[in-house]
Order: sequence, then C-alpha cells, then structure tokens
Amino acid sequence: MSGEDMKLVVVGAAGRMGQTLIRTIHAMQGVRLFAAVERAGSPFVGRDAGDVAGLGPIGIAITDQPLEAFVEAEGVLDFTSPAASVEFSVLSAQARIVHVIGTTGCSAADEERFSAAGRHARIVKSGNMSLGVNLLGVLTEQAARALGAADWDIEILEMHHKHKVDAPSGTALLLGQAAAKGRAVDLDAQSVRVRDGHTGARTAGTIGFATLRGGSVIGEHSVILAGEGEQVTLSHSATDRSIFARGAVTAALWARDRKPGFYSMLDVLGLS
Ligand SMILES: NC(=O)C1=CN([C@@H]2O[C@H](COP(=O)(O)OP(=O)(O)OC[C@H]3O[C@@H](n4cnc5c(N)ncnc54)[C@H](OP(=O)(O)O)[C@@H]3O)[C@@H](O)[C@H]2O)C=CC1
Ligand SMILES: O=C(O)C1=N[C@H](C(=O)O)C[C@H](O)C1
Repeated sequence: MSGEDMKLVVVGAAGRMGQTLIRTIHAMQGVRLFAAVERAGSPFVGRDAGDVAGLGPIGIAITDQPLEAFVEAEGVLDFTSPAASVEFSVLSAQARIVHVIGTTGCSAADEERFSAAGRHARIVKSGNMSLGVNLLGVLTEQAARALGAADWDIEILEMHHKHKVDAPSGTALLLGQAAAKGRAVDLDAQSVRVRDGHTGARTAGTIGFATLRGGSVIGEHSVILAGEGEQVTLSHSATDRSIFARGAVTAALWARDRKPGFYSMLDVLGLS
C-alpha cells in the first residue's frame, strides 16, 4: 500500500459529475487531482479545472490529451459517454492504471470492451457508485427471492433531471439485474421496458421499468413489489451528486493495489 496521495485524472471534467469529482477529490484524504480532461475542441480546454468546478484556481489546466495524463497518473475517474469511456478504457489499459467508470447507457459490446481492458487495467464499473443504491440492490435481490413471481409483480420506477440522455437509468438496470438474480431469471428475457397502447394484461414474472424526466432531479429510484392486497416499496433518493463522487474515489483507492480485472461497486463495498 502506497503512502503517497493517489494521483487521479478526471475525464469529462467540465460536466456535472466532472465538476463534482474535482470538488470531492479536493476535499478527500489520500487522493489528489493530477489532471483534468475534456474533448478536443471543448471551450473548457485550457481553463483552470478548479475555476470550472467552483473552487477557484488550483493550477491545473484542462487538457485534451488524455494519454499524456494517464501514463503519469494512477487512476482515472470517468463519467462521460459510452463512446468516450470505451476509448478511455483502451488508454487506461495501455497505461495499466485504475479506471473507475460511472458512465451509463453502455451497450453489451461496450461492456465486452471494458472487460477486455480489464486484462491490463483495474476497472471498476457501476451504474451507481453510492453506498445507498448498492445496499438497495442487495435488499432488492433478497425481496425478489422471498416474494415469488407467481404472486408478486416487480416494477422499477426512476426519475432524473431533464438533461439525462439514457433510459432506463443505469441504476434502474442495476436494480433490475438484482431482482432478476433474486428470481434466478434472465433480465433481458423478462424485462418490459416500454408500455403504450393496448398492451394486454401484465405477464406474470416480468420486471417492468418506468422512466420519468424533468427539472433538476439528481436521482430517484423505487422498486415496487406489488402483491394481492399489499405492496412493498424499496427506494433511494439522491439529494447531492457527491455521493457518486465519493463512491468513485473510494473505488479508485480500493482498486489501487488490486490485480488487473473488471470489478463492481459490490466488490468495493464488500457486498458481493
Ligand atoms: N454511476 C454513477 O454513480 C453515476 C453515473 N452518471 C453517469 O455519468 C455520465 C455523465 O453524467 P453527467 O456528468 O451528468 O453528464 P454531463 O453531460 O454533464 O458530463 C459529461 C462530460 O463528459 C464530456 N465528454 C464527453 N465525451 C468526452 C471525451 N471524448 N473526452 C473528454 N470529455 C468528454 C462532456 O463534454 P461535452 O459536453 O463537450 O460532450 C461533458 O463535459 C452519464 O452517463 C450519467 O448517467 C452520473 C451520475 C452518477
Ligand atoms: O445521469 C445521472 O444524473 C445519473 N445517472 C446514473 C444512472 O443512470 O442511474 C446514476 C444517478 O442516478 C444519476
């Protein structure tokens, strides 16, 4: 275990999560911001990362040269877009460093690329980096196992801010996977992602998703288990993005001394 502060790069530094990560690194022990990256052509390139994050100047100019930053750093915190995260995973494998990926909306092909990068990098990826949601996942799996599919219907409801581009949220899918695991079924085969028009009655055993978007909502998730004459609702409300940023930094510190691999927040939190 190194006694030095872990040198971290934030990619997507000017985004909602990028700025939160910069403030969180500034406030946490054991880590320091080494570089901040935005895409080539971004108006934020060349600006002071601390200024952009609302901290005031910290002497780190946002760069559009990720590899130069990665080879000198120990970890990357990445909340960007699926295409960007795939590119960054190739670079983090080249640099053989820690890569924490919070990006959602990734395809199965993207996941294969991350897994391949995990042969050289230490990748931690999760649709939600908060302790609360990962605990909710464990509770969802237990509830789904205990309440049988013949009598209990599972619906997952989420709401996020109006800027969010993917649906269902990564968290909703994480919770759906947990419910499917509890029921020992394949989520892809059982999920109902959209309902519209004359849908017919609900098929027993399916796991339904409903998506709401509006305003500045950071993240609201509920897992509803609906039975005859009673309902169990498990839910989580995010009121501050720092919960995701603290989780991401914790994941980077956890992965620092691990072997290359593809890990989840459940591994980091000891909930797997
Ligand atoms: N797992 C978790 O706990 C959480 C996950 N998320 C996920 O994180 C992602 C980002 O969310 P959010 O911060 O709200 O989104 P934003 O759009 O605010 O931020 C994304 C940032 O990444 C930048 N970016 C995109 N492509 C590149 C690239 N190739 N190189 C460098 N920078 C790039 C964007 O720049 P530009 O605007 O120029 O495209 C933007 O600044 C989403 O997928 C979201 O769902 C969010 C919160 C928690
Ligand atoms: O885009 C967001 O904001 C969030 N995205 C993640 C998701 O898709 O679940 C996590 C969190 O809910 C915020």
